[in-house]
Amino acid sequence: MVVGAAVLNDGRLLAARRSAPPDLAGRWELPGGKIEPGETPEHALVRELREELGVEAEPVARIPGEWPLKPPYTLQVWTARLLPGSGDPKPLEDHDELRWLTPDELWDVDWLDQDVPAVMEVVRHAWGTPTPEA
Ligand SMILES: Nc1nc2c([nH]c(=O)n2[C@H]2C[C@H](O)[C@@H](COP(=O)(O)OP(=O)(O)OP(=O)(O)O)O2)c(=O)[nH]1
Repeated sequence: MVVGAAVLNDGRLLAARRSAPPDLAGRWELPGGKIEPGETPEHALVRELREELGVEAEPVARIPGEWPLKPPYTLQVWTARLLPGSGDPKPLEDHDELRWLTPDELWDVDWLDQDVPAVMEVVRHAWGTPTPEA
């Protein structure tokens, strides 16, 4: 299982552009990663955000649903927020660019195909607005 974090701050969603592997590089995703044996999804989310972005964050709520990735993986998504005192996210590993997207900008980035339905659910649950173009 892969956990994706919909990090929300000030009405914006954090998107990250992958730098590897080649077939995914240049596409945008929710930061996160594979859950390790013995780990809860929430713990994996906190660990991955610390490793990949250098931030201290906490999970807020699970977005209902599960999206198929390359077998055997599936993607589950939690909303998350930065803790007080956390630094700003930086693309430390796996990513070469980050963007905080307003609802208007959400579809300006080239999300991984498999992330599009997940991002649509994030929008529905976190912002409660329809997604015009998806
Ligand atoms: N983190 C993340 N991975 C995604 C998303 N969508 C998607 O297809 N993936 C894929 C990319 C990778 O093949 C896999 C997650 O692996 P990863 O490389 O981010 O995780 P990791 O740090 O635990 O990986 P590893 O290097 O330890 O194998 O899921 C997404 O929104 N977020």
